[in-house]
Amino acid sequence: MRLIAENLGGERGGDAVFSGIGFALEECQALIVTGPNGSGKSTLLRIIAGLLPAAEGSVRIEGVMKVEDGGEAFPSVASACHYLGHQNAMKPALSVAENLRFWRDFNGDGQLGVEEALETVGLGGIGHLPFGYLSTGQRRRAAIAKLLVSHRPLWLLDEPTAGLDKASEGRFAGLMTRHCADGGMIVAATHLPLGVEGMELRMGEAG
Ligand SMILES: Nc1ncnc2c1ncn2[C@@H]1O[C@H](COP(=O)(O)OP(=O)(O)OP(=O)(O)O)[C@@H](O)[C@H]1O
Repeated sequence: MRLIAENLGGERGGDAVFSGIGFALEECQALIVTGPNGSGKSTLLRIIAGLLPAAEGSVRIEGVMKVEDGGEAFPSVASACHYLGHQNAMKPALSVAENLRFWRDFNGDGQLGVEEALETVGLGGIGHLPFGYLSTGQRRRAAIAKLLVSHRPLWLLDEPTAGLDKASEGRFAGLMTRHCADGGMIVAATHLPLGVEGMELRMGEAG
């Protein structure tokens, strides 16, 4: 399976933000998107996720994902991806575990169960708390647990380590590396080193 972007252009509020972006990402690969504030990193991720239309060009999935007994098809980028944006996309009044169960059901069962995923991000034992009670870093860690309970090979990550402490950053680097080793793909926008190997896409200066 490959993620192919050809001649992608993005605009916001009618103004062009970038143009001519192209890449091909294979299974097991990561693409690290860097660039100054306003250069269009979030816009690019949102276009890939299908949350914004491309102003020009296209992005698509080709082929099937290799699995032990053959191949698994993901008919669209939207069906293959899990988008982790600046917002964590969790309901504050629901418990952490309820939020994760929602995403697990929505995205298809991932490799880990809810409790196991919470243990993995260092939040074991707090699944019963309302998400709204968590600290900023704990919220981000719970959002990362969302990736682990979901069956989505393409992780689209916008500043994924914002708010994380050093130990959590290191733990997340290991999770990203393992996801790629298992055949997954990652497109991550960041200002900080993520501790995962990948190709770099540098977006230009804004405006
Ligand atoms: N809804 C919107 N309407 C109009 N312009 C917008 C909108 N959202 C973003 N923009 C503009 O689009 C440009 C690209 O924004 P984007 O968030 O993609 O940049 P970024 O590279 O992710 O920035 P940062 O590093 O600050 O997160 C910016 O100039 C921003 O002001």
